[in-house]
Amino acid sequence: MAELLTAAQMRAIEQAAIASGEVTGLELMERAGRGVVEAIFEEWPELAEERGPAPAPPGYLQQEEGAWRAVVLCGPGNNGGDGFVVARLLRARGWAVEVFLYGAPDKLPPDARANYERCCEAGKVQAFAEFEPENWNWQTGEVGEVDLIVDAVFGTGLVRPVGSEIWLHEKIGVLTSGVVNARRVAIDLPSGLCADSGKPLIDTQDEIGRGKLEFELSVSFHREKVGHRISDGPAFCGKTVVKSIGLDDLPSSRAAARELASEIVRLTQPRLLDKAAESHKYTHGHALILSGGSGRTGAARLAARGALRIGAGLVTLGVPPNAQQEVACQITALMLARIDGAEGFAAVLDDTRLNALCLGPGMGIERARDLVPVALAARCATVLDADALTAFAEDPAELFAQLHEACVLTPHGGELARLFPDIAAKLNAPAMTGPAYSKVDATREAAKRAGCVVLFKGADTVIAAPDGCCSVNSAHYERSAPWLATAGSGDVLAGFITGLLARGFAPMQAAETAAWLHVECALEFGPGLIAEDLPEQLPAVFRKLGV
Ligand SMILES: NC(=O)C1=CN([C@@H]2O[C@H](COP(=O)(O)OP(=O)(O)OC[C@H]3O[C@@H](n4cnc5c(N)ncnc54)[C@H](OP(=O)(O)O)[C@@H]3O)[C@@H](O)[C@H]2O)[C@@H](O)CC1
Ligand SMILES: Nc1ncnc2c1ncn2[C@@H]1O[C@H](COP(=O)(O)OP(=O)(O)O)[C@@H](O)[C@H]1O
Ligand SMILES: [K+]
Repeated sequence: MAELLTAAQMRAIEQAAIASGEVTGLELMERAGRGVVEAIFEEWPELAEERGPAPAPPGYLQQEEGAWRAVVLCGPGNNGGDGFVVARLLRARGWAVEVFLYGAPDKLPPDARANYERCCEAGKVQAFAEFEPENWNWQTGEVGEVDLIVDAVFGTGLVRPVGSEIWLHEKIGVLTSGVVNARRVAIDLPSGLCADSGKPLIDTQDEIGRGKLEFELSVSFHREKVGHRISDGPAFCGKTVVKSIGLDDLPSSRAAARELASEIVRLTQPRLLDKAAESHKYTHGHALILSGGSGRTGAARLAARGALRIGAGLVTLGVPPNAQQEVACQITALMLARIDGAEGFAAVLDDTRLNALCLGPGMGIERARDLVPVALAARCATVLDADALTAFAEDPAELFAQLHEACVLTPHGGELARLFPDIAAKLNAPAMTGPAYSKVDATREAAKRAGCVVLFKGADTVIAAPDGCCSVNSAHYERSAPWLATAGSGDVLAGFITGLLARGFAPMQAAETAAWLHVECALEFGPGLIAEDLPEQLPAVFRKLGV
């Protein structure tokens, strides 16, 4: 189970280990630095090749001929401490390393201070103010090319926006502006990225400045942080590698993690369920998906196809009279029921074999306002998406009063803002202090208020239950699936969830498994994907998973 930690959780786990005496902070820092060097060589094996040794201090990059060259930028906390370890280890391998410190050496915390001193033994550490890449003439080779830039300015301790006195993004931008072919690695997190929210905490919202803070590799410790997976985190981190610093081997840190267990966010894991050989179609439930009127039935048909492919025993489309013909000539394995107004719908729901409902895709606001209360009164497992959410924009409390714990809401950002305007306002406000309010915070708060599971869509889909249980279905890094951003893919997701609810999955499991499979289907198909393709990938995805 891949856990994602907040800065405070990581600190609690580390502190428990240090306080127990099972390990020292200095040992952890050494392992962290070693882990970074290891990850650098794994990512760029060419850098591990031997080159000529660096000259003795005060030799600088411009006097270097053969050695690999690195610039290490260290900050005033323990992230800087990791940077000093990396600088020392690279120097020991014959690298020419320029080290710059932001802050005063005598103010460094003890472990970072110890590593600053060790680093100074093998070469110079300069003040950050002297780090002026814009004045270096890279093109003429006066300074020489830099092979590697190591960002160790801020990690999980970032508490306020990075100020203009640092302009780290500008400086790194200059270093990486195409003249210099440097590889960029961030220790723990790119400096300026909030570990909890994945939002940039820099005192400029200027896109150019933000863009320059992008790294190719981020090396984190023990576990990924939530910010590596949500919001701008993945784009800034480039690729995230996690290195062990031995905390899993220590009873003290394992105990601390157990205490935090209920609060810890996970990467979404699917629950895979085999169809039992002796079952019949009703064993796998009967889903009812409500469609909109004539000319607007495509979204519900996509959802229905998704529900069927994911394994619901039966799927019925509930269509208004004016769309009956249109739908009838489009569907084969699906069934059709005429559902007009609230009364007719209530009568259909008397069939207790219907055990999962989906309302919203293409439904129309008016029809949704009529039929959602009927669906919710039936106390059946129900997915509310699209128009079924927007229909309550004027009075979200009216919807919340009717929701129950077998419901799943699947808003995208706009729909979330309509139902939870205060939550959206907090989420969308510029981040001014760390830890900043995150998509995880927003989804948990929404789920608590709604009293049911909320799946908040995006490349970083966050799924939360009212009890705080939460996971991130991250379509990033090796699971990046930008083709999912195609019209109708959300409708298919609603259908997937409905199908799993029909199969008897609990709401949280249904939402998590559906979201995970949704990305798998996109990955299976690849570029060129349209929403119709998604359900059709499920057989291949299931085959690969062995179900
Ligand atoms: N603990 C351990 O054993 C291990 C920790 N490890 C490493 O430590 C990192 C966490 O270290 P950390 O807690 O010292 O925080 P860090 O990110 O270095 O920054 C704190 C400093 O920055 C300052 N500061 C903050 N915001 C600022 C701003 N906007 N502008 C200017 N200054 C600002 C802040 O100042 P203050 O708020 O105190 O005034 C403080 O001085 C973690 O990411 C990992 O890399 C690993 O070695 C494994 C073992
Ligand atoms: N860049 C992306 N990477 C991965 N998944 C994405 C991306 N953008 C959107 N998605 C997913 O695509 C779906 C879009 O749903 P939605 O916004 O409701 O659109 P629609 O109404 O057109 O179906 C959601 O499941 C969302 O998580
Ligand atoms: K950093």
